Amino acid sequence: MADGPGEGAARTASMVACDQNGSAPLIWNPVLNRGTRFSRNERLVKNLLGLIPPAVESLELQAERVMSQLREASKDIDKYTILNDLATANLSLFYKVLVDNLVDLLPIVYTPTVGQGCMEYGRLFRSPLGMYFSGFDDKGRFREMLDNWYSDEVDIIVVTDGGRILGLGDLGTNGMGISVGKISLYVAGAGFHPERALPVTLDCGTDRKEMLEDKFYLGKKVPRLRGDAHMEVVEEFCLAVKEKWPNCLVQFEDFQTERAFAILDRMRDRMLCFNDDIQGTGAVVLSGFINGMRVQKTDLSDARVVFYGAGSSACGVAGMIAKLIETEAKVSSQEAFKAVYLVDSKGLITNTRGDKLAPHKVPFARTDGTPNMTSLVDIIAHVKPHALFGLSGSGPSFDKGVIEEVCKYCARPLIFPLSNPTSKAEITAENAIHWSKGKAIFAAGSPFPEVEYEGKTYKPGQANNVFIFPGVGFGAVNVKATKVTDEMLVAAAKALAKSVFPEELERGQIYPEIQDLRKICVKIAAEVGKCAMEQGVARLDRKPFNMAAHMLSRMWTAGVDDE
Ligand SMILES: NC(=O)C1=CN([C@@H]2O[C@H](COP(=O)(O)OP(=O)(O)OC[C@H]3O[C@@H](n4cnc5c(N)ncnc54)[C@H](O)[C@@H]3O)[C@@H](O)[C@H]2O)C=CC1
Ligand SMILES: CC(=O)C(=O)O
Ligand SMILES: [Mg+2]
Repeated sequence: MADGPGEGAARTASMVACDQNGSAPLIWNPVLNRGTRFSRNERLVKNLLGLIPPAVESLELQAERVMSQLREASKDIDKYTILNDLATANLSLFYKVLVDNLVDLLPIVYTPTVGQGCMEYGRLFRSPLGMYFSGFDDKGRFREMLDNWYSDEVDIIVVTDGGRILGLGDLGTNGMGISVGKISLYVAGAGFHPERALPVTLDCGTDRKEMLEDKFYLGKKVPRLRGDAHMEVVEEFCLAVKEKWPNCLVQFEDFQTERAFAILDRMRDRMLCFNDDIQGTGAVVLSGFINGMRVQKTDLSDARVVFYGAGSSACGVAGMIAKLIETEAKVSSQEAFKAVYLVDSKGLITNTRGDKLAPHKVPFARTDGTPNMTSLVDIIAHVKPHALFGLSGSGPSFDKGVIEEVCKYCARPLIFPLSNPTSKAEITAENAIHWSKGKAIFAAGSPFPEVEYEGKTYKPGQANNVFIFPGVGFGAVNVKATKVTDEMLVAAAKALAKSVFPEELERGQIYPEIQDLRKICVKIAAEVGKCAMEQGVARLDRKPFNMAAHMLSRMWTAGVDDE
């Protein structure tokens, strides 16, 4: 591939450096700025003398300073602001700090703090970190607007319209915080070049009263676009990207469920794209399910799962689990779908409930005479599930009665409160472990601290699509895939499942450690790349001899690839 992320980025960066004012742009360009890391010689050659304090520092020392500033900040939201400021000034340093301290900083740049960052986006705003497209004022101009972005090439875009940010609802343009957070994990996790990674918000209005009344709100204060009017905006954006950057992958993020399915249906065969909430979450939970069933020694043909919540994420996961059961337990699709029970705000979803079901729920409606039930305890008593997944965004809702009921029928049930941020999780790790008397295999969307129970320490897993999207994106882009297929997502889920060691599984740990994200991304990207090649959706001339080495060699690392 002649024009891979690494080579292109270096070329583009040097073009950005050649600004009309000679030396000054270098320290104002976050991709090229190295601050006190510029050597004396570089300062001379690049006309930077006097623009930087005299000391010449290593990247490590610069990072140590940032970490000391972060330690002194008492609130997480202040740390979030410090990191965002750093990202607008010096991306190498930002990523050095983030990658080396991922366990401590993931909860800041991502869930839960990014949730607060989005809620308060207008108040906290200092400088933009991505692109904004107004579905009202900019229509018809999206393609030319992409030319305003400072780099020539872009490999990865995360786009939201802020319709449903985490479990926090419609946040309108404030949703930019989530695009920025996910992009930073594409770079930190998979090694996309930061200059070729673009966070985007489509301003499609908001129905949230708080935003409409907030003087600092940064979007247009009008009601949200719906139906065709909304689709036109998304489609114009997607086609503009495809025209300007044909190899770029677009990740759809946190659209409202009905829009999320409609957009994916419309775009998935026309460009390289996927929906993170439907497919990324599907893959990450599928991986935990595969490992969880192994730990339980449950045969896939016997497995039963209850989903609390039936939106984009729950239906995405349920569909992938049903497909796995169909293919691996060799049962009919109809039988496989019977293994998943979905509960929404009106109770268990059946075809006799008497309401008109949204299209995404229809395949999951019970058609086997299962009684209509609204109490979660009753549903669990009826289903006797091996796994209980929360994707309701409703906050604490798995009480002691629920957990005790699950434990009556399963020796090691999977209890996954997957809703984000932490305040929206269906149960805490502490309650899940205590109420299940240590039996629960626990993983959550947001990080939870370790739990002590009867002299034993339990380490909560993180079942978050962050384990999936960076590797899927990197794998797809680096074999020049034309689309993201279901099979590529299953390959990603299996690679993630395999990355957990047998002794960890033995301890009930079914997800890997977040500090291993880069290594995991290499494995996922390799499997996704191989799958794309096998399916004939990759445009590489030749299959790399060693796909993992191919991926690894293209990953950007701060302090290494910017020397
Ligand atoms: N862990 C992860 O990686 C991911 C987590 N999520 C989380 O999943 C949650 C839901 O996202 P979507 O599916 O897109 O949202 P959604 O709003 O479309 O779906 C929520 C579903 O929960 C149901 N629900 C709400 N309150 C309920 C209650 N009290 N009892 C029973 N059902 C109830 C609704 O009827 C709806 O079916 C969010 O909190 C989001 O943060 C989403 C994607 C990835
Ligand atoms: C993690 C994620 O994508 C969500 O909570 O929406
Ligand atoms: Mg999301």
